[in-house]
Amino acid sequence: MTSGLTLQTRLARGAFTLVLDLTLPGRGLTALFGASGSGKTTCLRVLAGLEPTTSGRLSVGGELWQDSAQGLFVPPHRRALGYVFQEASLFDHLSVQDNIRFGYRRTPAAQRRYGWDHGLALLGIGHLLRRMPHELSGGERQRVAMARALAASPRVLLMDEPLAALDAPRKAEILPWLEQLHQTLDIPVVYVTHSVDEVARLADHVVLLEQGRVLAQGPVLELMTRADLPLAHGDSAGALVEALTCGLQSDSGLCELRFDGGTLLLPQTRATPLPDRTPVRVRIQARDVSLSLALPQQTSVLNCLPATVADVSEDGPGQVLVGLRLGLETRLLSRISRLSCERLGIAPGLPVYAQIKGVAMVR
Ligand SMILES: Nc1ncnc2c1ncn2[C@@H]1O[C@H](COP(=O)(O)OP(=O)(O)OP(=O)(O)O)[C@@H](O)[C@H]1O
Repeated sequence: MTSGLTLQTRLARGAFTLVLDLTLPGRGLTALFGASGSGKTTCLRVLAGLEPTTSGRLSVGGELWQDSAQGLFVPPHRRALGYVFQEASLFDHLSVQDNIRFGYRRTPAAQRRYGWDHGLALLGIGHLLRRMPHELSGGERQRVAMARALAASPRVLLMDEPLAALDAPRKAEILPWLEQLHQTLDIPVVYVTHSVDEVARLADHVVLLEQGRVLAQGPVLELMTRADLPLAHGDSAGALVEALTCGLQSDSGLCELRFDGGTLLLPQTRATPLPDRTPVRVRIQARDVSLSLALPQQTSVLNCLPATVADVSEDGPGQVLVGLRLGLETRLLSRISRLSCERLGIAPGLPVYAQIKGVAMVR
């Protein structure tokens, strides 16, 4: 039995059948990603024990919650889990503090792994304790709902599109807290989303669902650039690169990042520069990468890196998606016109230069 989460299950509901075989790491955020109706919420409901007709086996943090072969089914109220919904469902008549303490009190003392206040600093809500729910913004309500879920010492945290009901400024406000939360917790976080931006920023692991089936599961860096999967297509497609900071070029205001495929320069956007050798994740969108057969000499593009073409696939009318390999492990995507692809003779194995027009630090 692993310390992570394993689920093998089958559920039939009219014309819809969900068949899952998942192995999720014991910590970090797993994004459940897929089109509307692919079964994401149903998967969370299965984990929470809200679909009692499912057959299969579920183990979380070394505890068996379901095993049809033995007739075992732990009911929802006895599963140590936190569930955060799209709309924060706080008790309106209780203060923030009492809402959070509610989560703590409903957990038997022997199962408590954290104090009731464990989530306060992680979510930056210590100053809100005396407020009533109607005195909170949408983003603050969601952070309180997360702190209440954590106060119950869950073995797994389930989140169903927790940002979907928030406007862009509220989303931007809550994202850094979410990032810090799942990087600190020693439990799996299963996070349903439709947003490639949220996957790029938050996910460590991804499960792609399609019509109730697992299309693919694995580390986010790998799945983002697989041309056979939906994450690599569409306007937001792109690669994620994990790099280390290595100093600020103070005269140019640029920050240098090193990764196994070379060095990237990007404008210093933070008020305080990150210390040297800080791990960061950057996103390079396919539409921001163009290709050249020779090292461009006179160009305003700062980042031109040698690469090898790995694969070429169709990507909509008149366009192709080129998969590139840089260094040993890094993969980038470039979206170019089919005409340019033919003119340059782009084919697997060809050495090229990737001109990268946009690099965004996402974490
Ligand atoms: N209570 C229900 N009774 C019958 N069918 C349902 C019920 N809830 C969902 N379904 C069906 O089950 C399938 C999976 O739904 P689910 O809500 O899990 O998808 P989803 O990927 O979370 O979708 P969305 O992104 O739109 O929330 C869909 O075909 C849906 O119509």
